[in-house]
Amino acid sequence: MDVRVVDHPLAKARLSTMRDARTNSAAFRAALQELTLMLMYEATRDAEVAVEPIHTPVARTDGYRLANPPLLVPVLRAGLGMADQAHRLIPEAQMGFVGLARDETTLQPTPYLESLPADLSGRPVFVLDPMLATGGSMVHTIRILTERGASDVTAICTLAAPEGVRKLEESGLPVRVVTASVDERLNESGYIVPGLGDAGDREYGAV
Ligand SMILES: O=P(O)(O)OC[C@H]1O[C@H](OP(=O)(O)OP(=O)(O)O)[C@H](O)[C@@H]1O
Ligand SMILES: O=c1cc[nH]c(=O)[nH]1
Ligand SMILES: [Mg+2]
Repeated sequence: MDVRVVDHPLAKARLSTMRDARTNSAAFRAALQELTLMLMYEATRDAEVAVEPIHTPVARTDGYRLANPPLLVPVLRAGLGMADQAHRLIPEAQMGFVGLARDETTLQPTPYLESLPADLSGRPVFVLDPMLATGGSMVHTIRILTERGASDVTAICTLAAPEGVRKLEESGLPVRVVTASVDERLNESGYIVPGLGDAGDREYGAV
């Protein structure tokens, strides 16, 4: 499985702002949006382009656009903080939604929302979730997508744990990961260490 770690200095700086326990919700959301821009930029580096002639005020030249606009899938709640920024970067993308809450005792994802196109065959899909921890939520989401025919899935995660990366790899699902960091480990409560805490709570407040 392809795991791309975006370690650009600006990505590291935004991630540090998100990690810092002193960062308030507004600054956390702003840093997440800026980091999402960088991760999406890197994740679309090899996207297929269509070429068509355009006219500048001076001459005719080749113009480019995405040949196959993707589906963006934020995983609620925390992934919602990445959705607008990714959509601004790819305005022609469609958006679907998955809602999951991890049971903090069993660490299993509990689904509560699924709003996706029925047929995803031939369509690139970008799943937006800041956190890949045990990997349970991401595996659940990608299974839903592959059941609809998706075969080209990219997980955009600001942070990943080695355990989650391993679980995705062992799942055999057609996915690659783009992240700003693969951290050290999970702690006994299933939180990424050093991590940044609960991403959804830091964006929107504790539930
Ligand atoms: O890899 P996993 O162990 O499954 O954990 C990762 C999941 O946990 C967080 O969501 P959470 O369940 O806290 O929901 P929230 O976004 O509403 O806070 C995060 O945004 C992922 O979806
Ligand atoms: O560290 C973690 C693990 C799961 N979900 C989070 O929001 N943070
Ligand atoms: Mg949460």
